[in-house]
Amino acid sequence: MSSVSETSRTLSSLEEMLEALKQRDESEMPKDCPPALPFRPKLASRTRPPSPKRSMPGTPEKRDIELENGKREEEFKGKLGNVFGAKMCKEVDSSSESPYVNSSAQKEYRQRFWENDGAKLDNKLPYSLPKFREDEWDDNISYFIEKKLRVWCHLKNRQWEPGQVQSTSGDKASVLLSDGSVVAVPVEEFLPANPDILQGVDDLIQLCYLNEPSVLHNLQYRYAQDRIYTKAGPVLIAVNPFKEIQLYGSKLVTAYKKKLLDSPHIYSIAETAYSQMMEDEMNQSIIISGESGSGKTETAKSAIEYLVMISGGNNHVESELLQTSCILEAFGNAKTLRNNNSSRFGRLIEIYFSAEGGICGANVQACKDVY
Ligand SMILES: Nc1ncnc2c1ncn2[C@@H]1O[C@H](COP(=O)(O)OP(=O)(O)OP(=O)(O)O)[C@@H](O)[C@H]1O
Repeated sequence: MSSVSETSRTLSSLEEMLEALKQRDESEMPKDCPPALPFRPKLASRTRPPSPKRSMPGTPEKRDIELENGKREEEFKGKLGNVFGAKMCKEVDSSSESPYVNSSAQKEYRQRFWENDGAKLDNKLPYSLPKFREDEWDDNISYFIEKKLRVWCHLKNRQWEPGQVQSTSGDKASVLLSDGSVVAVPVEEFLPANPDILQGVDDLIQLCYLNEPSVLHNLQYRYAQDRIYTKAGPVLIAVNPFKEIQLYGSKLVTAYKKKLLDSPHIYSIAETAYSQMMEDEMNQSIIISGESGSGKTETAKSAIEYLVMISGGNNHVESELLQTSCILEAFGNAKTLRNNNSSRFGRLIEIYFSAEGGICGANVQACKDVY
């Protein structure tokens, strides 16, 4: 009996303690709450379906936006310097810091910009106006000429070809095509081709939403054919070409090593990792992810190939490292619906470098079963 009463006394004191703790927590809760986050205007995601106002060049749809003085934007077209793909944003309070929104002051400035010669006004951009980042500018032909940017132009044969705008006259522009010929193309039949402006895959996604099959097919074809790599910030995005492409080899390794090329490529990622490792003497990691069959294994092989080539020497470790792949694949790969040569395990590949930058060892670990 005594033990029971002792237990119940212990329990009740425990309960009291818990109750006291609970009350203290409740009373202290508001103090511990993190301060409310400052309000940030909601930015439109880059992968959003494009607003119906953003029309493709060449589509009959015209923008129908009233300017402050009642004139339609269309009327400004001649002075606009042949605008295409202009990004129209929501008007908000000018106190907003978002570069994606237009204050009424900005709108007024841009209207003056159009009415006058844009170049003259640009230097006098009022301090209070947030300056557009270059990729946020209205896509203006004169800007393209000045910066020598490439464009896709819709030719008479309904094919899209990359070219460079040389000059404009009226509604036409002379465009230097990649084969060296110069053609006159209506300025509405352009699409910015500079990858920094196209934002690579994101704009392809937007084109998907625009449902322009001919443009989309053509661009996808070119991306798949010529450039399987693009970048989203520091992240490299690779599209599996499902065929041999001329994007690898010792010449390209040398070009990336000597920084003659800076277009997105797995070699450029490997180069950055290698040079930062040598500079900072810190370990570097390259994480390759994607769905089954997306090309992770091939990409990893290319990265290793690059590291082996630039680290120099004919060290046997380097050739062994390259040869491990086929042995591991013989044991660990299988044919699946998505991939004829699907790795059935994840891999952690560690490569050790000497202080001089040569490969001196490697370790491959199978991480986890994949399904
Ligand atoms: N860069 C490339 N160039 C040419 N072909 C490629 C490339 N990347 C992938 N492929 C092709 O796609 C196939 C699948 O690629 P890979 O095995 O690398 O995919 P994965 O993402 O590793 O798939 P899993 O997760 O199933 O192992 C390859 O066997 C190859 O035929």
